[in-house]
This record gives sequence, C-alpha cells and structure tokens, in this order.
Amino acid sequence: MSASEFESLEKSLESHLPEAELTEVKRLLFGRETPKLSLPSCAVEAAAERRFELKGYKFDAAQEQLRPPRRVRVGLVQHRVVLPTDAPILDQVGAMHSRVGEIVEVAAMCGVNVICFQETWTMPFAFCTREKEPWTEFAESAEEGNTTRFCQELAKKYNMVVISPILEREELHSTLWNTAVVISNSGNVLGKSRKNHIPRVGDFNESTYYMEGDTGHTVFQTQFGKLAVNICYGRHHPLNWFMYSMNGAEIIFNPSATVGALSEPMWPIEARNAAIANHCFTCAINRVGTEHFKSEFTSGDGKKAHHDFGHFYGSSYVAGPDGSRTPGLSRTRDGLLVVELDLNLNRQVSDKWSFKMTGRYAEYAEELGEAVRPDFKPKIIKE
Ligand SMILES: NC(=O)NCCC(=O)O
Repeated sequence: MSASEFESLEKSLESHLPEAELTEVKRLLFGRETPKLSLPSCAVEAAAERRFELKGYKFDAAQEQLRPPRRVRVGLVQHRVVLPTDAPILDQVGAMHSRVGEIVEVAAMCGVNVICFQETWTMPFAFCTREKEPWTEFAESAEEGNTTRFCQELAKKYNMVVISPILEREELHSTLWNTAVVISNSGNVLGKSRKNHIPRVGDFNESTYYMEGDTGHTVFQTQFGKLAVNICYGRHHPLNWFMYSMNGAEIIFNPSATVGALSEPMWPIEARNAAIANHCFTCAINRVGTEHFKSEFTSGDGKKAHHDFGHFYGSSYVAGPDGSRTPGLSRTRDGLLVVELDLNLNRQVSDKWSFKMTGRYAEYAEELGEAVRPDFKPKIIKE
C-alpha cells in the first residue's frame, strides 16, 4: 500500500485491535476520550452524497458554579484541488468556491459557529514549481477580492465566523502575503493575520513568492471566543503559538499545506503540544491529495525532476488544553470535522497546571534579549 492510499492511523487501529486493547491504545495516543457528537441526519446524508467525510466530536468541561458553559462549534475543512492545475485560473477558483460552499452548507446544518479552511485554499500549492506565472495571479485583495466577497456571503447566510486563508495581493505596496482573512458572522471583514514564518525546507519555496507577515500576533474577538491564526510552518515555532496565547487566544487555528515525506511524524504532536503548553484549543488543518504540475521541477536533492509535490495527507484534528485530541480526518479524502468545545476548559486546565503562572517569562525575556545580541556569549562552563 502506498502512503497516498493509507487512510488513517485510527482506522487501522480500529480494524486490527481487540476492543479492550483499543481503548487503552486510544487513551495513550489521544488522551481523555473526545465523545462523538451527534450530527443531524440531513448533514450525514448530504456529506455522503457530496462525497466527503463528516466527523463530529466534543470536548466537555467540568460544570462550574459561577460560569455557564461556553460551548462553541468549530468546523475544519480539508479538500483536494478540484480542477487540473493548468485549467484557467477563474475556473479553478470557481470550482474550489463551489466545493467549499457545499461543505460549508453541511457545516451550517451541524451548527458550526466558526469555520476555517486550509492554507491558500483557492489554489494549488504551486510554490514547489518556482514559477511565478500563473500562480501569482491567484493572489487577491484580502478586503475586496472575490474570495473574501464569497466568504462574506457565507458568513452572513450561516451566521458563522469564516477564516479564509488566501494568497494576498496588497496593491498599495505591490506585495504578496500568505494571509488568513477573518470574517465576522456579521459578514464584515474583522481583520487579517499574515503568515509569520516562511519555510526554507524541501519544495516549500515560499520565500520566492511572498513576505514574512507584519501583523504580529493579532487575536480576533468574536461572538464565539477569541481566535487566532498561526499559518502552517508557524506551528514549528513554539514562540509563535505562545504569543497568540499571550494576546488572549482561546482557539488557535493552524491552516496548513504539508506533505507526508516531510512532516507527518511531527503533525500529531505540534498543534497538540501547543494546546497543552498554552492552555488553549488548537485546530490543525491540512489539504489532501497529490497535485500535478505541467512543468517539471527539481527538489535540489540530486533526484530526477518530477511533476508533483508529494501527497498532502489531510489528517486535520483538534487538540484541547488537557492533552486530549480528536481523531483525525482521513489522509485521502475531502472532509469536514465538526468539534464542540467548551471554552471553560482552558481556564480549568490553567488553574490546575498553571503554566502561565510558573512560566517565569520575565526571566526568559531578559535571557532571550541577551541571546539575540551579536555579542552574545553562550553560558557554558568548561573544565
Ligand atoms: N505550507 C508550509 O508552510 N509548509 C511547510 C512545511 C511544513 O510546515 O510542514
């Protein structure tokens, strides 16, 4: 079986382990069980008809005396590109809008309050090619582009916050960015969060296309909690998650595009660790499928030129502050993961583990201030 055919770790465990053993293995691998969320039959039927996977889970919190539960439903969308990568640009974007539109409709049936799409969701992940044309033509204005207008309609229609990660063209400064546009459930653009860390690894030649983000660690206060977006490669940077959390994020989304050969063993760990370390929820989203490009490109590794990036392995999941996580979506199929979070869990875990209180950040700030100076001398004692 090839890596692009293997459906999921969860499915494999379920088909091969005896029931009692499976419970223990799941406890160790995933933490406290996230119970299944019952989803309306119209949604289940629509997902089957539209050929995408639909899964639902919930994170409960303890009942408190002074605060009512703060339940929010998030939707994570993963999908393949719909048309071949050499189809006309507007056709490709339009086909992606239609596909995601039909998934969002099902999310609305499931009562989703906040939905997030994968990184640069309207285009193939073409940065591997190192060609500028036609890929830069997929870039759009964050405020007024067609994709933002499309998402504004969805947000208003379904009373949903929409997080739409796109390739952004900022005409004013002739600059491209990798940006998540955050659209309030009122339909207004609440703001945008630009990708802070640009990969310099494998075929992710992204620094050729756009700049390091300048929006810092903005958090968006919405009707459904305080949200932040840490785009893809930012998940390898603990300080990136940390600063969103310091600014008050209760849920941090991580829209991504990453391939099996490079990052799959890291995928289940990083967003989950960030949820634990920062007493918040994290939502990791990855695209699926293998995208083929007309022109061959090399990977600078002595191997032959090729036409594809490798397999994007999906596996989107949600992690909670208590170390638990949902099972992932499939590695091979389009999907919608609906997860109900009780945001009260963040403070409950914080009161138990107190990482923010015990973090000694002022000391680290001072030491880090010294460590980044050109005249820094590492503190090493030698005999
Ligand atoms: N899109 C992106 O930043 N990918 C980099 C590779 C990775 O972070 O796994």
